[in-house]
Amino acid sequence: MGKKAIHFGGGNIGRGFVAEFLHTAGYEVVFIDVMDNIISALQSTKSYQVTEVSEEGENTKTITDYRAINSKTHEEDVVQEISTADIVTCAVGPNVLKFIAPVIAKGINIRSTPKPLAVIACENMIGGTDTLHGYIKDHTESARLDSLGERAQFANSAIDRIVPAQPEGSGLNVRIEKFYEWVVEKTPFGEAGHPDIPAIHWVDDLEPYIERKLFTVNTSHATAAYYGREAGKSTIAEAMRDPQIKSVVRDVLNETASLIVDKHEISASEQQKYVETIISRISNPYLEDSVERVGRAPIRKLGRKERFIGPAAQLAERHARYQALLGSVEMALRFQNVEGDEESVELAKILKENSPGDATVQLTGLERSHPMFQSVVDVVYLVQSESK
Ligand SMILES: NC(=O)c1ccc[n+]([C@@H]2O[C@H](COP(=O)([O-])OP(=O)(O)OC[C@H]3O[C@@H](n4cnc5c(N)ncnc54)[C@H](O)[C@@H]3O)[C@@H](O)[C@H]2O)c1
Ligand SMILES: O=P(O)(O)OC[C@@H](O)[C@@H](O)[C@H](O)[C@H](O)CO
Repeated sequence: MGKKAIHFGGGNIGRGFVAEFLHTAGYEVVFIDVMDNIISALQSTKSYQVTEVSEEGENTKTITDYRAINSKTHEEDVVQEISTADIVTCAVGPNVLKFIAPVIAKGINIRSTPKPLAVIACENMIGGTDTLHGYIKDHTESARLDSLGERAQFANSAIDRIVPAQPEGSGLNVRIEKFYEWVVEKTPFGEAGHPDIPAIHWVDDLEPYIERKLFTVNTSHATAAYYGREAGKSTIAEAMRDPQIKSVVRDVLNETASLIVDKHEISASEQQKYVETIISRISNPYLEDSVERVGRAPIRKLGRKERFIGPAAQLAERHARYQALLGSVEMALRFQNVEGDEESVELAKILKENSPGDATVQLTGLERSHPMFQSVVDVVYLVQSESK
């Protein structure tokens, strides 16, 4: 029997990245989603196209050998597929991990194949697979917890490829950037070895990779999105063409670079090279990436380990500069009541109903005793005062 991958989330990164590389590695991919239109499109087609767009032109790959199941209506089918799969991946968004965990736990529970299932969450977050693992444990009977590791192995990952929302009428086809990076921990797989997926860069310690990625790519991307939206820009490329916004993005990246270089075995020149690549990637005029997509879910993005507070808090603890990051926090706080973004509505409500200190705790999870707490409270207060 061939290799089988179950992938949760048939969205942009699911179709345009994870499935592409699983397909290239020889896996049959079974997409799991809850959106009827995605599922029926995947069920009624035999292929879709992933097109890389860059200044060198376009390169199209055809993805085949997939199936699709709606977990909302066919949960038992999903359980059965997981029980015989080689790997489970997901790209559903950090807030959705808790909803996919119960069905994964059920599938793992009835496995009888000798090789454990490999589980790799492909979300923009630190410890994404650990979080999913925690929820899966919550849905595993206590008597089966000790042996869970014999049935499934869990590895964290860092995933990088810009996949904008796709233009209307694209169907399943995805237009994406050429660059990609997929880094996964190899230690959880022990002596039996990790899955054979050539696109993955396997490492012993993921922390430098995920922090470098989140605190460079996503910090700069979100900064451009929030400043860009305030300045009336509609895409990230448009925001990055504004010299003032570009200069703010550089300031923010200087701060996060100082943390990355100080904390990890990454030299200043290597980080500088990485920064230049990222600036050029997010400025890519061939990608129509909206400020609303990149700014989506502002409460998640303001979280304690996330792209702004995460590096700023660590810089504050090292008595280093984090002023530019505070500016991004301020702009993120202004991402309120954006159409289609529930968190932006919730953000407005939290800011309206709470004192600056309470709102800071609720939004960022920062400890009141933290050295940067008061400076965030000041920014929260400033944004709250504007809406009064
Ligand atoms: N788009 C990018 O550039 C990019 C790059 C790297 C990482 N990521 C990360 O990948 C994840 C997904 O992002 P995206 O841009 O593909 O978003 P998306 O909205 O395009 O895709 C998410 C998919 O998950 C599905 N989904 C929601 N709830 C589900 C459930 N309970 N079960 C199964 N499927 C469910 C949605 O219907 C949707 O199809 C996020 O964590 C994001 O941060 C995105
Ligand atoms: O997916 P989010 O909401 O965490 O962040 C939005 C973008 O910054 C993100 O999707 C990037 O395009 C991606 O992380 C690039 O690898």
